[in-house]
Amino acid sequence: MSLQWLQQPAKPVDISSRDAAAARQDDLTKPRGALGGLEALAIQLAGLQARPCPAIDRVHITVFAADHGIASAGVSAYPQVVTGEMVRNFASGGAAISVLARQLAATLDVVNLGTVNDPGEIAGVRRAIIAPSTANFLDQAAMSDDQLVRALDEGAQAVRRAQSAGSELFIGGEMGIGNTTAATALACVLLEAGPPEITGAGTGLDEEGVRHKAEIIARAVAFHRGFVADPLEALRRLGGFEIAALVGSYVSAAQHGIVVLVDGFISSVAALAAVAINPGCREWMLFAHRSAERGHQRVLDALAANPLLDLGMRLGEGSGAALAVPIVRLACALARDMATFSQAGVSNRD
Ligand SMILES: O=C(O)c1ccc[n+]([C@@H]2O[C@H](COP(=O)([O-])O)[C@@H](O)[C@H]2O)c1
Ligand SMILES: Cc1cc2nc[nH]c2cc1C
Repeated sequence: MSLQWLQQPAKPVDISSRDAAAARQDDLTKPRGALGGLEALAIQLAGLQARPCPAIDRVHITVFAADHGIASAGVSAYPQVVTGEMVRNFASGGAAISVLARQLAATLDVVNLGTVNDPGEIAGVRRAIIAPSTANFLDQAAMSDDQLVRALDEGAQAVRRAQSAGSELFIGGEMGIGNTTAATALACVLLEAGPPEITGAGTGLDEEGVRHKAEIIARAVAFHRGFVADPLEALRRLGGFEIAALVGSYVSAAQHGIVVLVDGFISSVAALAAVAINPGCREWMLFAHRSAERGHQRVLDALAANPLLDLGMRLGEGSGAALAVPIVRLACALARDMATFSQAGVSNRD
């Protein structure tokens, strides 16, 4: 396995379908631009799907779960055993994303990349254990080269499963106690930002907890400084297995022409890394929501992303992205089914 595939270009956008969709928006029975972001969404999707009237019928969700060595630094409000316990909950249908996937009639795929509290073989969970957790990146790299390659490849494999299921939209979800610390450390080096600026409460730290977490991140960033100019190396040193799998899935989805709906803070940091590695994949990303996690806005700004929802969510699992699917579907229905001025006999402006 090598990493050369990451550099393959993203599928190009179909400009004529995009232009046709934009012209159609101006011909529909509404004041020009009155559907705001829904118009931009339908136009972007038309270019990506190479058809003037796009549609999102089938949605595939993959939740990548993994544990983090940095959790031993006391950076989460919850114990590490929760990651493995939640893997079981995803499969048995009781997690938020399980409920949302059922409501959307989406296919839900769960990948266990390595949990300290290993739930073992479970029906409906892909067992792809890389290690029980990443290493504690305070004084060593989170992953070896080989572990990074395998995690990225798991993301690409998830996209292949989405493609086999005939999906038009891919949602990557994540679960991993401690992963906001990894994502924040990675964001700090990708954005050249200071930890206090973007460190947030994660699962619910108090003010003192957030201060401690920012200090831990600052120590880790200082240790790895000088080795993180390359985004892949930054991902290897400071990321997590599930974050790397998300990166692999985003790059692969863009290469295979599958639209991605990016979830919250951790997923957006993975998107930032994916774009740093392969800039062409930015075009294939839609952004679902603004998370309550402190650093999310900064990451969204760096991606020039304007998310669809702002509900104060901070759950992860792909849940915010799942919530945005009906909006994406409705934007497509409006573009397809609204009457034009001439069809409806409504007077257009000059
Ligand atoms: O998606 C988000 O914006 C988000 C924000 C805060 C926390 N989370 C979830 O909470 C877990 C990480 O929180 P923590 O405090 O353990 O780093 C992980 O399982 C994430 O899915 C997710
Ligand atoms: C219970 C629980 C569920 C989660 N889902 C994603 N992150 C999570 C963190 C916790 C603690």
